[in-house]
Amino acid sequence: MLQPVSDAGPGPESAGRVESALLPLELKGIGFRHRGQPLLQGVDLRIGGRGKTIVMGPNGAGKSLLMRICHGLLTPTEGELVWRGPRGGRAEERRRRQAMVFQRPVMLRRSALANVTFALAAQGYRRRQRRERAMAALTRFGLAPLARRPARVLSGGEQQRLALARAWALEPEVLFLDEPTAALDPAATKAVEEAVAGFDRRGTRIVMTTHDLGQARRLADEVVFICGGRLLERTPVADFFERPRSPEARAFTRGELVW
Ligand SMILES: Nc1ncnc2c1ncn2[C@@H]1O[C@H](COP(=O)(O)OP(=O)(O)OP(=O)(O)O)[C@@H](O)[C@H]1O
Repeated sequence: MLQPVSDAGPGPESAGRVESALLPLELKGIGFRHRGQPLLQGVDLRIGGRGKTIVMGPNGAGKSLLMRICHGLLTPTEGELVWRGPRGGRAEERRRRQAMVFQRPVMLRRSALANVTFALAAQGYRRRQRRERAMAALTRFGLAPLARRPARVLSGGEQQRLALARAWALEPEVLFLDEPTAALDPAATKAVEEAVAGFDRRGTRIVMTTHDLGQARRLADEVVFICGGRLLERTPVADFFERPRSPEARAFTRGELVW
């Protein structure tokens, strides 16, 4: 369970983010080809301000590709991706101020605590600060009793909470989550959803993929719908479910679109 503590985080930046350093993020004509095959094409998208964007679409639509391109893990083969905020031009700042949570958490062969302090060390935090910050984040996510346990022996749900705690400690301006609850049971899913809401309250911009329509309704402010490598619509969440514009999104929300 998440701890009923303030979402005001451990650091001075945390009482609601006032200024963006990186945002807005602008994608212009983004495409990704593999062996000549277009897997993403002509994606134009501007992500600014606050809120939670949920990226939806059928299997193989290109959602994960888009998330990895946004996070900087993959270089697009076409188009331009620009962080337009005042510090968005610096690679070091782009690396430091955004985080990503994957469907299967990526954990180092170290304790839960060391997984968080390692990430903080990589971002230049001093040893003393690291421990305090890491313990505060583990406590926030109900993981303090497991701090010394090897991260890789934690259950799937615990590892996902640890991935979120690690991101929480870093206080990212933007958090990308790629199907973070796909492998989790309902209780662990609820914990992740509460965590996402907590990040949002703290001012972190959320961009997340999910296949769970109920989860999208609960969490999204807006939906970006991708199908066949193209961005077909971007709609406030209520409109997406009540009045999807594209025939593909209509079929998808009815559970009829397989790919
Ligand atoms: N690095 C890569 N190189 C080449 N092809 C890739 C790469 N990553 C993904 N693909 C291919 O791109 C297509 C889109 O994959 P992606 O993982 O983005 O889909 P998705 O919308 O996230 O699907 P799912 O809902 O099934 O997770 C797939 O056909 C996949 O095989």
